[in-house]
Amino acid sequence: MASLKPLEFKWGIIATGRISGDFVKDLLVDPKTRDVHDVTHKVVAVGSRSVDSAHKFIDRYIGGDKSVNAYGSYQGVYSDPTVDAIYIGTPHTHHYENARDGILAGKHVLCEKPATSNAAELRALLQLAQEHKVFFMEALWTRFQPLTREVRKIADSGVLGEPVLMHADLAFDADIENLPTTHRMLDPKLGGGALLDLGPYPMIWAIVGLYEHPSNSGAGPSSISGAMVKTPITGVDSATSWTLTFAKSGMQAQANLSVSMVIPSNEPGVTIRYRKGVIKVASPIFCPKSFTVEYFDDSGKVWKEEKRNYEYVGSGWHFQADEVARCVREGKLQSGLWGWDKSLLEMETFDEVRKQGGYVFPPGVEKVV
Ligand SMILES: NC(=O)C1=CN([C@@H]2O[C@H](COP(=O)(O)OP(=O)(O)OC[C@H]3O[C@@H](n4cnc5c(N)ncnc54)[C@H](OP(=O)(O)O)[C@@H]3O)[C@@H](O)[C@H]2O)C=CC1
Ligand SMILES: O=C1OC[C@@H](O)[C@H](O)[C@H]1O
Repeated sequence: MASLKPLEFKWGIIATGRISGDFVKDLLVDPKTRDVHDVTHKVVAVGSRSVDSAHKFIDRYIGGDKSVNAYGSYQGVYSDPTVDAIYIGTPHTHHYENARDGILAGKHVLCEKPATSNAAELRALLQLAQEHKVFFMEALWTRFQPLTREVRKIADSGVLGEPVLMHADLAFDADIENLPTTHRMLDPKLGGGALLDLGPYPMIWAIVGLYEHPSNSGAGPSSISGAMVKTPITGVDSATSWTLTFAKSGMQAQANLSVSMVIPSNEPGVTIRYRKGVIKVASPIFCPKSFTVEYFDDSGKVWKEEKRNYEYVGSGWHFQADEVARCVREGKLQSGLWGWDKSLLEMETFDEVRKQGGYVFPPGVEKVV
């Protein structure tokens, strides 16, 4: 079989904060170390609100490479003809405008989670991506990691039967008492709180465990119910729990999901209970390194247990970059693994949980309502 010439995919980075640095470090890991031979990645442009930050970022993460274009605005990256796709690493409430501007300039987009502040903003972006024929994906990196793909394969094989009940939790102590109230985790103007920041991860596991399960036939949840604990510091949610019930399409299952930014993570982070067994995924659920499968005998006792461990060079953000490059090469506008329907389900769920929890963004935060 003729092998494809590796595609050198060219990235423009929007913002020079923490996650942009993590993502770029992974982009620069040799793809062959993860057995990827059809794509390579190159950063060709970095945009920041300050050109000095763009230069410092290039020095720190890209070895001071003088061929990388440094811009003191994001617009510089959108307009740069050498850029194939932009990666957006700004706070949540900026994603809509950054992605919109990138799409309008004809760039493919990988946008950090959560995709937007609300579902209406996301719908507007998806419409725009469709019109401009560009690829758009929320950077739900966990979905592309080898561990997640394997969990899905085992569930699909049918060996565990139908899923019935699952739990997924992501918590970490963000030391909120000592953060400035302008920090993105606390500031409602930046979409602060546990739900928008950490909620995408329990959601990805609910989507893999229940929504994507063959017995569900692609139906959304029949009900969503949630509750929030608000911190007196700024009024954003310090902890949120919500339940998704899937009972529309033959499936009869529930996902109980929780996030907190004041305590450490639970173990296991994800438990998916099937009629004939259980899958337990280790914390942290955004990048787990192991999972176990317990198989039940006819009396419901565990007769076999298997543990799988995962290791690779890099931190796990590169798998989503490979997906973007491959989708763009194939002319796709969305990924088959983390398609638009899944980001929409996530944002619609967050809208509903915020509504039930009484979390209203300050005026002007939501650009589309
Ligand atoms: N996938 C993952 O594992 C992770 C994803 N994230 C997501 O990435 C996004 C950014 O998070 P993180 O990198 O931690 O945030 P940071 O605060 O570290 O960085 C955000 C960057 O956005 C730019 N920016 C633009 N407007 C603003 C503004 N009004 N206030 C602050 N910064 C602004 C700044 O870059 P500049 O000055 O260069 O313009 C800033 O450095 C969030 O949406 C978060 O959910 C975060 C952590 C992990
Ligand atoms: O995406 C994320 O994953 C890890 C957390 O530490 C971080 O706050 C969040 O944005």
